[in-house]
Amino acid sequence: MLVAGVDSSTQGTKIVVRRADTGALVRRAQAPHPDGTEIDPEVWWQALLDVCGDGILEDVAAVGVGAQQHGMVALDGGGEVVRQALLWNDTRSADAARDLVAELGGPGEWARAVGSVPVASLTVTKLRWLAEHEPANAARTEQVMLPHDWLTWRLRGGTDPVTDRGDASGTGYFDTAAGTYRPELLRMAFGRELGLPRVAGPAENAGPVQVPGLPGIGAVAPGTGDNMAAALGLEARPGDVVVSLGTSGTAFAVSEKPVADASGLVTGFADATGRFLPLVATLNAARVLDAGARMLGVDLEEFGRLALSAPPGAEGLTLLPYLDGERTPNLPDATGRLDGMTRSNLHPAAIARAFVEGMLCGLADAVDALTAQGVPVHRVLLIGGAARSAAVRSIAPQVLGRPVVVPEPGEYVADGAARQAAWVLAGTAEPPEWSGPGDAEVYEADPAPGVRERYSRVRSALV
Ligand SMILES: Nc1ncnc2c1ncn2[C@@H]1O[C@H](COP(=O)(O)OP(=O)(O)O)[C@@H](O)[C@H]1O
Ligand SMILES: O=C(CO)[C@@H](O)[C@H](O)COP(=O)(O)O
Repeated sequence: MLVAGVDSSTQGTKIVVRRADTGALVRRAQAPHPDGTEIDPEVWWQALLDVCGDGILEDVAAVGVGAQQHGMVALDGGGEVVRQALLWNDTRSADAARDLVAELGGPGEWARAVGSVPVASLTVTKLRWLAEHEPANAARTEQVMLPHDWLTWRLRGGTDPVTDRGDASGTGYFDTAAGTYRPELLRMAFGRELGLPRVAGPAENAGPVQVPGLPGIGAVAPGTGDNMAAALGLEARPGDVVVSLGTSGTAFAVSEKPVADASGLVTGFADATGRFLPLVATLNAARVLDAGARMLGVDLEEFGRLALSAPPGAEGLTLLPYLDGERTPNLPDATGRLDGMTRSNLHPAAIARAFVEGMLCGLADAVDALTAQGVPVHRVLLIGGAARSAAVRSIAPQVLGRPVVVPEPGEYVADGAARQAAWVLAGTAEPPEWSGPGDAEVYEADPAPGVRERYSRVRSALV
């Protein structure tokens, strides 16, 4: 029996088809998404239909969707999309976040109420922005969904929307510890209540696929957010800290207990199995390297070679990588800066090294924020598009100050969604045991002296 898992992430849609019993890979495909921080959800749907072409779903018995978290898909009473979805990396709702934090009585009240302190990424702030800035669109809005909710709903023919507690925990109107919506917080943000998807159980069959042209697959899994799906795909266990270098940089861990960090650095998410997923997210990861390579006029491979040809510490250059603003630390209007320039270090190799080190410093701070909340770190796993870079893999242990385990490059979000689909078919208490991620390589290195200290000094000028 076969299962399919979809990852509808910021930069693209990927699908894997795997055997339900062993998890062996059978087929895969992908399609790109356009750049931007708002997008017509129809673009995701067309990308999903694209990757489902060429008979990829043949003999598939269940499908699950993992997708980028937090995006606001506003729908009218007839289920039509009201405006482009505002994505997790759209910072226009930063003022709304500040207002909402104050209105509830400060960050501690939010951490107690839902497990997270709102920043511009969280859906609740986007709803406030909509109410304040687009009253006509707000007036038309009758229900709100997350990207994975909407795609799952479309796959099921547009009936009875469902979500899961993992993705719901990133909205800002869902109490992670209790596992229930807080509709009064949504009302506080938007001015009135909205229809929300029902929170399905972690291995519930949400119903069959009902899309003309696609096979009538009997089971659609509840789906989840992309980070929760990655945890499921990696078969992460307490003690594993996953550092994902995709469009976002994230550091997260499966935890038996919820985390409620009033400093706002750690967002207290739920996972896709009934446990918790404390997570720190940055807005600047793989695309910092894309931008650096573009600036130097080289491809990513050459960029990595350049970075490795410079010594640790980049000859004194320090990059603050806030090219898209920043979420952690909460500096939505920040821009990047390159500090420590001299006539001798302004050359491509040192610049490339500073870009890699600067990006990784943001993630090293993220791991520290998790440990400050009592999250144990027995090993660090490195995944996401930028983990394909040899330079990133070798420099990561120098900046993180720990050995780094790099599983075989793969689509772990799509894998997690496929494993959730297999769980629906199995009907067991825990997800099926698969053979796990492919061969992992361990990278070890001495910490690069002074790199994080310089980064923190340069950053303190902004915070
Ligand atoms: N070999 C590589 N070296 C550095 N970056 C890479 C490499 N391969 C892919 N990437 C980067 O990974 C990013 C996409 O990662 P991915 O995890 O798929 O993102 P997302 O899930 O956010 O859509 C792109 O910015 C791409 O440039
Ligand atoms: O906002 C977060 C997590 O809170 C992001 O991690 C998004 O879920 C987008 O993920 P990628 O497209 O970078 O995988």
